[in-house]
Amino acid sequence: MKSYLAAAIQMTSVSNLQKNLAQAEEFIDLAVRQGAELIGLPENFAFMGEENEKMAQAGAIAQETEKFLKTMAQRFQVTILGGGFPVPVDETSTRVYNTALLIDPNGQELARYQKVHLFDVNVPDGNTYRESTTVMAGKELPAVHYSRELGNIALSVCYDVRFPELYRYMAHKGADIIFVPAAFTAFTGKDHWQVLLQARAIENTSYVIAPAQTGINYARRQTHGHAMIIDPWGVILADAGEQPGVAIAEINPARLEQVRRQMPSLQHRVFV
Ligand SMILES: O=C(O)CNC(=O)[C@H](CS)NC(=O)CCC(=O)C(=O)O
Repeated sequence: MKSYLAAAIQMTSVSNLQKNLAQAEEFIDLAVRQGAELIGLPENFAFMGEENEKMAQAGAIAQETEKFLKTMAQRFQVTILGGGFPVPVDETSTRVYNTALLIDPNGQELARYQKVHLFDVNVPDGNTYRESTTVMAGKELPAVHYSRELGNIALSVCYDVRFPELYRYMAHKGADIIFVPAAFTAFTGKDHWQVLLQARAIENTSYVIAPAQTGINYARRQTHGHAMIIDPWGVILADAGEQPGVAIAEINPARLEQVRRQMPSLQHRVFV
């Protein structure tokens, strides 16, 4: 594994696929110009809007988004994580998988993950979320992609971050870098987002890369922002704040090794 720069992109995606992909392209370009080789896009980067609008376009969103990720990875010669976009379960189904896709610089698919934990929550700010009305829950544990160059990369999406057993599994499988692309609500995010991400980094002595949605996306939906990259000690290396932009930081195998030597908690596990 080498030292390199990673980027967590922060966007305000809206209910317009072309507009979102254009914004994503701008930020990928910006991240590449700053030297990033591994780049993550947030959950719902391709489309964020009313569920019925999303479902009406799901087939097109899935197709164009996958093509977009492959084109970007090849054009810029980087590895890209597309952090959660709708992919129809099958041709006849009325539901989608909330899918995260990792693409290499040749445009090849390295890993695919279907969000397991769906956000069916009445948030105390008055917003009601029922992700399961349109999304089919994935049934597989998260994918870990083994890379000698970039380190072992594991995928998760948003609400998953509240389920530590998922991340323990990734650690058990040898993960070095954990992606948590998200569209966290502003209300839960202000108290939980950073704490949960730091906990996942610290307890698994792994890097956490968390691309995020920010601002007002549509109607009353406001997202928290603070896309960030956290090191295996839990130190926040970069935080995108509240405006759309890019958080960039170094992924360093020597740091990973050092932290795992200083805090060998993964070796002291008793139950999992
Ligand atoms: O509904 C939208 O338009 C955007 N949100 C999403 O797509 C997803 C599923 S509803 N959001 C989350 O998982 C938020 C989790 C979260 O905020 C928490 O765990 O606190």
